[in-house]
Parts: sequence; C-alpha cells; structure tokens
Amino acid sequence: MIVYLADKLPEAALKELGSLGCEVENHPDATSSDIANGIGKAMVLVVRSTVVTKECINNSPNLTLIIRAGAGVNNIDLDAASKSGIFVANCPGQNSIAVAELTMGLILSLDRFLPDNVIDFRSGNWKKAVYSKADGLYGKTLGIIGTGQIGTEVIRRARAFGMPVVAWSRSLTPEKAEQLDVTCAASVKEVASQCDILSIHLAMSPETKSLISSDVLSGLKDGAFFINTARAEVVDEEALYRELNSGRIRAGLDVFSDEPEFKKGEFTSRFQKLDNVYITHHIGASTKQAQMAVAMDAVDIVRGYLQEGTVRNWLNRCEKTQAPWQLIVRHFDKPGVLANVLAELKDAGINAQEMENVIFDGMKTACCSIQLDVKPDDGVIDAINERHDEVITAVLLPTRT
Ligand SMILES: NC(=O)c1ccc[n+]([C@@H]2O[C@H](COP(=O)([O-])OP(=O)(O)OC[C@H]3O[C@@H](n4cnc5c(N)ncnc54)[C@H](O)[C@@H]3O)[C@@H](O)[C@H]2O)c1
Ligand SMILES: O=C(O)CC[C@@H](O)C(=O)O
Repeated sequence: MIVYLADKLPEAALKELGSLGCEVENHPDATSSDIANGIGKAMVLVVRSTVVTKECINNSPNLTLIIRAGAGVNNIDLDAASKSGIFVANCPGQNSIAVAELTMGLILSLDRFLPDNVIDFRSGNWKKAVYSKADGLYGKTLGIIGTGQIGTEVIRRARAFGMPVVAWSRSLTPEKAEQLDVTCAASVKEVASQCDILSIHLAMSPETKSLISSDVLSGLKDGAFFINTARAEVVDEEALYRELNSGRIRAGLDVFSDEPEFKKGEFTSRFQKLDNVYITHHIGASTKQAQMAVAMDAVDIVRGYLQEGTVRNWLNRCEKTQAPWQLIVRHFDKPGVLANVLAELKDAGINAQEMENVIFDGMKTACCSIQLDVKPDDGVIDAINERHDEVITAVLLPTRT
C-alpha cells in the first residue's frame, strides 16, 4: 500500500509506516497545488494543513483514505471525498494540550507584553517602566467558546491561574459546567460581555462560520483580550480588524484569514501594522509531543485500515441511513448464500444499504443484517426462507429511524 505524506511528519512515523509494509512517498513541503493533479498510485493521503481539494481527490484514482494528522478537517473537501467513496479520518485530542499551552502563552504575552519586551531587549532598548504595567491574570474572568478537547484543557489551566471561567458551548449543560467548574452562559454574546479574556475553541463548519460576529466583538469590555487558536473563519475578521484598529481591545491569534499555505517565505498581512496584536505562525499543534502523538495516531489509523479493513475516527460516514427496514438473515456459511439473498432483493427492486455479516463460533453459520430502503413483500421473504440448504431464517424488522 502506498501512503503519500503531503506534510512533515516525524521520522519515527515514517519508519513505523515502513515496518507496516507501506511504501511511503514523503513530500513534507507539498502544497495544495502540488497535489491538485493527483497523488499517483497512492491509496492513503496524510496531511496536516495542506488543503485537499476536489481536484486532488478526482485526480487520484487509487485514493481510498485521507487522514488529517490533526483535529480540524476544514482543509479537506469532505463532500468530494464522500461522493468518491473515500474515507476521511482525523486524529482528535492528540494536540489539544499543545494548543491549550499556546493559548495560555498568548494570554501571558498580552498581559506582560512579552514579545515587545524581547524585541526591545534585542535592539538594545531598556524600557522597564513601559513594561511594568501588566494588570495580572489572577481573578480575571476567562470566556471560553467551545468546551471540546482544547477548550477543556484551557479551562484546566486557567483554573490553576486562579481565573474564573464563563463558557458557552452548544452541548454545555449546567451539570457539565459544574464538572468543569465554569459558569454556563446562555449565548456567545453573554460570554463576551462578562469576560476579560475571550478565547475561541470552535471547530470550523458552515454553522460556526463567523459565529464570533461583529455584535459579539463589540460586546467585549474595553481593554479585553481576544484569543483565537481555532480557525480564522469562525470570526468576522473585518469586525475584529475594526476593533483592533480602534485600539479598544488586544488580540493573540494563531490563525488569520490570509495565512500563507506555503511553509516558508515572505508574506504581508494588514495585522502586521497593529502593535496590539500578537500573531503566531499557526503553531498551536506544533510541539514535538503533539506532533509525535498525532503522527502515531495517524499511523495507527493506517495500521487498522491495512490489517483489519476498518477506519478509526471515520468522519464522513453517514451517521444513520434512512433505511426503515432491516433483514436479519441467519445462514450457513458457504459461498453464494449472500449473493442469492441479494439477488432476491435486487429482483424485487430493493436497495441494500448498510450490511454486516458476522460468523458464529465453529464457522459453520453466520448472521447478516441488511438495511433496506423499501419494505419487501412477504413473497420476497418467503423466497429467501425457502432456500433451506442456505438460509436458517430470514426475519424482517423495522429499524429505529
Ligand atoms: N491552532 C492550531 O494549531 C490548532 C490545533 C488543533 C485544533 N485547532 C482547531 O481547534 C478546533 C477545536 O479543536 P478540538 O480538539 O477542541 O475539537 P473538539 O471537536 O473537541 O471541539 C470542537 C468544539 O466545536 C464545537 N462545535 C462543533 N461544531 C459546532 C457547531 N456546528 N455549532 C457550535 N459549536 C460547534 C463543539 O461543540 C466543540 O465545543 C479544531 O476544529 C481546529 O480547527 C487548531
Ligand atoms: O498540523 C498543524 O500544523 C495544524 C493542526 C491544527 O490546525 C489542527 O486542526 O489539528
């Protein structure tokens, strides 16, 4: 099996893929346009932030599995992958501590003006009085939007700093809020108006696009810090720029909309002119610990696919088919039995959707569940049951759709 790596993964992961028997095509500097014409004969594509477009998918006839070595999958055209029957998987949770650590770093940097401190030191400017005006973080309220894996890790660290936390998340219940030791807010706007520091930890999706709206940002207190280590698109960046340009708030960002896709080179951004914004190079996930954890998780997904034919963390699986009926066929385990059952269904114009066949101990008998889009009439079930030397019983049941 050929595995194409279109981003940099640690050497240990390449070795591990090799020991699984995979042929590795290693392209650590690949960009989206480099892979747009396809990835040749590779069956598996592993990416970090490299964008996987519809063109890449359509031009890669052997591709069957795309692994995002990271959490967010908004760099992969999921729709195109699903249309071509290509599995997409990710490695959730493996880099959440790293992102939480960067979040705390950005908060500390803003409070203590750490980057400017260092820049002035390096240029020989001693400005102790200028940099002695930090407020301190103890007792400051941290607002968290999205209490997933990263949000939760940030909450833990903030509590250790003595910061009360107010949070909003679509699935945050008062019980879960109590467990996390946070105040549960009714809306994003409510968090913004109550906190001193607002930190965003939402996945990017059509529903979360610009969820951090102009209204939310204008609701922040004067002098508030705004932190985004999630994705640029979850924020109305025009509104953020306006707030920052006015000098009313300050920000620490690991993501912004015109972030370069290339790994190294010159670039310009309007944020470069604002001294109340500290921007890092989308490095939230980039600690050795996190990179190793993510890469080994990606390798383990390849291992499962290769050795067991299953895809762990399969994201584009239809959550629940619309099939209203399921046919449970207990049968003798011999060639052609299932083909004959499916032929009866086909002749009746019935489509089999999801299907699972499991074998009983002794390997003489098996049970197959087949989800059906249409109810077969009694004649079809009788015809299947009449295959006495193949079928033990076939029973039709409604599904719980
Ligand atoms: N800066 C980096 O290097 C870096 C690294 C890892 C992750 N990230 C970003 O951080 C995001 C969060 O990562 P995580 O590991 O905490 O993921 P997670 O899946 O554990 O959490 C995602 C959060 O987004 C919320 N969410 C998802 N869909 C939503 C919707 N439709 N409406 C409202 N809320 C919704 C979830 O409720 C949850 O709170 C990732 O999706 C990724 O974009 C950035
Ligand atoms: O791999 C990276 O550098 C970024 C990963 C990060 O954005 C993620 O969503 O996991």
